[in-house]
Amino acid sequence: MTPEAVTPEPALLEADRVDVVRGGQYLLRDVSLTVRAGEHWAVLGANGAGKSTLLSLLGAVEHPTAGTVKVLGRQLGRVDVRELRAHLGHVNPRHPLRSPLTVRQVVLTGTTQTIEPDLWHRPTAEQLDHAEELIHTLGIGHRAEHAWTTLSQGERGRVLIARALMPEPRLLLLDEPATGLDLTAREQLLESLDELRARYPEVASVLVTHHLEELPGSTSHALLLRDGLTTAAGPATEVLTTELVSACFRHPIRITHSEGRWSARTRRGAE
Ligand SMILES: Nc1ncnc2c1ncn2[C@@H]1O[C@H](COP(=O)(O)OP(=O)(O)OP(=O)(O)O)[C@@H](O)[C@H]1O
Repeated sequence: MTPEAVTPEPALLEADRVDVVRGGQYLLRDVSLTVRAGEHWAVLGANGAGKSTLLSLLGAVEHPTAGTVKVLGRQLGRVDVRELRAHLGHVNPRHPLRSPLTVRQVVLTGTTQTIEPDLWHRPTAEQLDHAEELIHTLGIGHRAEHAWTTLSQGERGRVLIARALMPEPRLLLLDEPATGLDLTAREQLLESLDELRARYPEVASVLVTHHLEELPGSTSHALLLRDGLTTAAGPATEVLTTELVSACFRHPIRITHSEGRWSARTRRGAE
């Protein structure tokens, strides 16, 4: 080994030449993706491109029709997926909670991975401290005693990220976390994600979105999907380009990257 050789970070997710076929239709075809510790991937594509299908494989919710998926080193199909899911932070913006639990209580349900509090489980002092730390990191300390039912959508999004981080997952999966947020709420959410990534540098994440404006500045890599196929994948600055994003969305788009953030608009005269 040469002195300059650097050992790569361990792969937390490895999808290798994955197909997903449902109802005789390819939802994903020959998709490969490796996510290492500290990497923050964005998965982008138009409606129906297969983004949520890919995230459900990575979250051990669905199995591939062909190819292999290894999550935290364990291959789907050969492992108890419930046990595996306990080590993943999966943020579902459609969290089905209806009861007026407080923010703190909702965050603590992350330890048991239940929607309602598990009455048989008393949180330990460490878990209570960890919940406080996450609540503050996500900027919702002033809402800790407020009921879930009274929170805005943006506040709920941040509560769900704190909840997902309770079991100290090495991998955070985020499905369109900024959808439906107003400008301030979106910016606060993205800022929280940047802070979180700085605070827990060993955690990796995969974030699905349609919109480049919804990418945190800490996004390190991107994968572009079109009709279930990967059109580009790699470091964000190489993939989120005018040419590659236009090809992915089949639309002449101009991409700008300024102060660490991306934006997209139609290229005038090129339609
Ligand atoms: N169980 C299923 N059987 C057949 N087709 C399905 C099934 N689930 C999803 N699809 C189709 O697969 C395609 C990919 O769906 P998916 O939800 O992964 O796309 P997406 O990129 O997340 O879309 P969106 O941006 O609209 O959320 C869509 O055309 C969808 O209608």
